[in-house]
Amino acid sequence: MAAYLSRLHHISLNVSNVNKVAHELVSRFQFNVFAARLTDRAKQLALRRGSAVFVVNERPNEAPRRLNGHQSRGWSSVTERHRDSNCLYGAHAHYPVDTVSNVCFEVEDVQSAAAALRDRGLCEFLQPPTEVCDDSGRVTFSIIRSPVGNVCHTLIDRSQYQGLFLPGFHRVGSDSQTAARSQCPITHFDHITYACPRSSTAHVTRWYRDTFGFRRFFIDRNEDVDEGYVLNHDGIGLRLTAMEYWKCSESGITLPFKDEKEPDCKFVIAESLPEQGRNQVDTFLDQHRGAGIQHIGLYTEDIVRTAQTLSQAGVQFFSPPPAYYTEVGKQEEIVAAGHDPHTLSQYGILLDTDIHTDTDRRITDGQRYLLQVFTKPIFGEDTFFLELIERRGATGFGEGNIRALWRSVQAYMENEEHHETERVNKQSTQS
Ligand SMILES: O=C(O)C(=O)Cc1ccc(O)cc1
Ligand SMILES: [Fe+2]
Repeated sequence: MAAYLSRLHHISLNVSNVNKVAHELVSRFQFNVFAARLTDRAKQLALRRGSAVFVVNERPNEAPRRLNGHQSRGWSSVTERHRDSNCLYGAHAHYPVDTVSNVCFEVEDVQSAAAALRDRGLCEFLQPPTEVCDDSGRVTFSIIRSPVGNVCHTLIDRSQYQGLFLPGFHRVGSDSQTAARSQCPITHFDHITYACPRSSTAHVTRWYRDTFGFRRFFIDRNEDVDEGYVLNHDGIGLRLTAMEYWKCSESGITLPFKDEKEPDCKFVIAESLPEQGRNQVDTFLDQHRGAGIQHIGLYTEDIVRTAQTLSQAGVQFFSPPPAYYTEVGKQEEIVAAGHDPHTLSQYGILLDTDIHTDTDRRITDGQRYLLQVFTKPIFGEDTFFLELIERRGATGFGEGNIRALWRSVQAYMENEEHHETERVNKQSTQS
């Protein structure tokens, strides 16, 4: 049996400069640092906005060292190894660039989830079930490797924990979310998009189905079950395949029945198709040195206001060509949805009307739409970025938005690569 997930708990970033990345998330993206774990070997900061929680870890520049027996107060029944871990609740993996390394899920029972996965031989364990305690209670966690590049999943049971976040972390700051809430109503993680090498999608979807009971989410009603949603013309070479799962209740019911449970964060697999030339998925795979998390969609209840606030704080967004907002049809679509084309164009926000389908892919009722915008990359490389998404009834990803998002990123990447080639050429002529 698969290990069913209660909900997404946090997403970890492993970076070389924690303060820099945390500062960016606080000063620009309006996250609050609310908990920290600082020892002489570890720097881990937890930040949140709504229920979206990032843990930013200092990534090791070397393989894990032998431990030096450092003592922190308030710890009990935890082995020396974990007390001193430089990345508690995450894997110690050395990685050459800043990266999103772990998607941590809450489960009801780590021991039985791990036993089920081990019995089926489905996954590689980086950490067997392990208990960690402090004065506020205990948690059990285990870490498994995902089939996507360096991404791992920590499974955690914190039902016996009354503290603020996790054992080992202490409270930081006042964590007042209310002041900024109206200006930046980001509530949760909407989806996580993986960049994957060619022909790897089927393996990834199968793994998530067998491991966590994920189901396919059809992006398009004409989408082929095996092929996914393929865009392979006009310069776009992309295969998208989406999956979803349902939050399990805390009542002990472990089977996700779709109609009774709330869907949680979706997972999207982006695979590049070669026929249209090099593209943004290839750029990610090169610069990230392998498959991984390309972007995360942050759900907001008001994308215009959020984009305004973030833009004033210095966040840069990708924009589609200006003609996007004056196209016949698009303008009417924007106005009909109650938005102003000029305002959306200021921040590069895209609007798409979604044709809603049920599980049998029959069209159901009504005009539902979604609004999206991509930020420029967050780390030093052209790898990870964030997205803002506001859904008005639309649960999927609109074709028009995917095309426009793709083009807005593509123009930037090609420009960057052009500058890089020029720089290298100049260097080689000078030397
Ligand atoms: O539309 C979305 O938000 C997606 O997540 C789909 C997507 C995936 C990868 C890209 O490089 C561009 C768009
Ligand atoms: Fe996205």
